[in-house]
Amino acid sequence: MGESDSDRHASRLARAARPRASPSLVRRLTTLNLAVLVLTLLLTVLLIASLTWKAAVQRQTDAAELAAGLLANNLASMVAFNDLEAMRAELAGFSFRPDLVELRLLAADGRVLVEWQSPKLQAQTGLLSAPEIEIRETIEFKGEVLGQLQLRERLDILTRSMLWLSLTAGIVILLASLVAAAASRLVQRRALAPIVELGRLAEQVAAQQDYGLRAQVHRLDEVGRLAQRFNEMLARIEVAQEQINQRLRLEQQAGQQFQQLAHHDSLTQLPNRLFFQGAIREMVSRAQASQGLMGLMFIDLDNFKHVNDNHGHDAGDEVLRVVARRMSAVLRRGDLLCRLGGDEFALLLPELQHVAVAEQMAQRLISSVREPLVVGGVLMPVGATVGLAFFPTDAQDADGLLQAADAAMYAAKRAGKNCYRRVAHAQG
Ligand SMILES: Nc1nc2c(ncn2[C@@H]2O[C@H](COP(=O)(O)OP(=O)(O)OP(=O)(O)O)[C@@H](O)[C@H]2O)c(=O)[nH]1
Repeated sequence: MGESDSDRHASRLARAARPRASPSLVRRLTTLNLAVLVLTLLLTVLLIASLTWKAAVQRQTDAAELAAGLLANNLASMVAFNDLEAMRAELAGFSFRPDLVELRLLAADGRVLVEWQSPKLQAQTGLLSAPEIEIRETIEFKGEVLGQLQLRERLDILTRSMLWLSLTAGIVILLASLVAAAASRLVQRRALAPIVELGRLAEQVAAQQDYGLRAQVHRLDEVGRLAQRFNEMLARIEVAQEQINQRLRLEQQAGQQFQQLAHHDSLTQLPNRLFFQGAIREMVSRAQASQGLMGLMFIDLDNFKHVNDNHGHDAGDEVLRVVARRMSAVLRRGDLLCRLGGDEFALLLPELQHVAVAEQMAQRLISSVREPLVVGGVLMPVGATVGLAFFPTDAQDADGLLQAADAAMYAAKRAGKNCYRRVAHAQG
């Protein structure tokens, strides 16, 4: 349970570390700016429109009140004398007001004396029904209240004007937004160009691991300073990288030198016993894989102790060097001659066609060592005894092959030195 919780936590962290792809900075800023601009324009237009509407409605209400007051004044005497015809004529004469929809004259007891209705009272004004204002004016004659005048107006003209105004404002806002979008995109692209350039450079550095790249510093503003710091960081990484590379090169060289020292015999410049042990295993597995034949010669110099004892250690060293050169001269390409130590050598013979090839080589090698060898004007009486063994015919593995060649060499020594023997003849 606890483990699954920590797994979930780790995957949440991984998701947080891996940002999702999002639209470019230029597009995001342009969209944001445009949204702010459109919102501001809309709010401004809405504010102006509502204030204008309020003022216009107030103005029309004032005018209607004034007109109703005048009409009530004119009607007062007609109501006093109950002259219905004159009242109707007066009302009809007043119907010039364009938004007027109804005039009603009531007696003091609430009875309707006369009324006038505009034909557009029933007509619809469109999808939106226009708001109405209603004025009530008391009719008085010589201080006595005779009735009431009711006037109703529908704000058709004002509503239409406001609708036109809103439509025009909408079109202006749309056009302004389009122009602003294009301009803002242009400005932002120019303003953000150095950041975009810096981002591309960072991606290039990450992809190519090339810390020699540098950002261009156009201006010394915030972005310019960021580019400068970025360049300084790249320079420091470049220096550190170079130091690491140099250290690696030195370590590689030291390693190679160490390998050379560890695997080579400094006297004869031949590979040493350590190298031989790896090489014989490798060659045996290769022969095993290719089902081929390979051979091993175990070589021990004859009478070497005599050289050392009678002519000195230096003369012995020189004999070892000369013998190594002579034996190297009879090798085929791919053969490997190693000095195992003292006066012992081993020769690995990969990819043999036949054992006879190795036997001929053993004979040539013995003859080359047997050639007169003079050190310090003195003839050195050295020779070579060789033990021969083959894989897979004489042994199953590298150790077995080495033992077989060693045994063959001792058999050759017993047979009188300066000759070779094959393991099959070891007992004989
Ligand atoms: N000069 C010199 N002598 C060495 C070196 N390493 C070992 N020896 C000597 O080599 C000699 C090897 O002796 P052996 O192989 O037993 O003597 P050998 O006379 O060759 O005997 P056989 O093999 O029976 O002929 C010893 O005297 C060692 O001291 C070396 O690096 N330089």
